[in-house]
Amino acid sequence: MSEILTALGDILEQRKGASPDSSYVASLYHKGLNKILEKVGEEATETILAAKDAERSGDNSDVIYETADLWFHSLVALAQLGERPEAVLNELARRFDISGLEEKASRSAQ
Ligand SMILES: N=c1c2ncn([C@@H]3O[C@H](COP(=O)(O)OP(=O)(O)OP(=O)(O)O)[C@@H](O)[C@H]3O)c2ncn1[C@@H]1O[C@H](COP(=O)(O)O)[C@@H](O)[C@H]1O
Repeated sequence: MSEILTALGDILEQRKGASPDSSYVASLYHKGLNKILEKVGEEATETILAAKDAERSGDNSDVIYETADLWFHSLVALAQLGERPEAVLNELARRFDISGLEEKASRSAQ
C-alpha cells in the first residue's frame, strides 16, 4: 500500500512544474495554500457527514470515497509545504514503535 502513496507523492512533485490548466493538482498549487486548506476542510466535513450516514444505513462506500478525498487533499497540502507522504507514514511508524515498546515493557513488569 505504501507504494501507492510513494507513486502519488511522485506525481504531486511532478505537478509543481505543470501549467494550472493542465491538471487539477497544478490548479490547486496555483490557487495557493489557503485554497488547498479550504478543500481539506470541505473534505473533512463531507467525511463526517458520510460517516454519520454510514452509521444509519450500514453502507460504508460513501465514507470510504470521502476519506480518500480527504487524504488526497491533505497530501496536496503537505506537498505544497515541501513534505512527502512518507513523512506521515514515518510518524505513524514511530508511534507504532513507541506503543509496541510500551506494551512489551508493561508485560515484562507483570
Ligand atoms: N487522487 C486524486 C483525487 N482525488 C480527488 N480528486 C479531485 O478532487 C476534486 C474533489 O473536489 P470536489 O468534490 O469538491 O470537486 P470539484 O467541484 O471539482 O472541486 P472544486 O471546483 O470545488 O475545487 C475532484 O475534482 C476530484 O477529481 C483527485 N484528483 C487527483 N487525484 C490523484 O492525483 C493525480 C494527479 O491528478 P491531476 O493533477 O488531475 O493530473 C491523479 O493521477 C490521481 O492519482
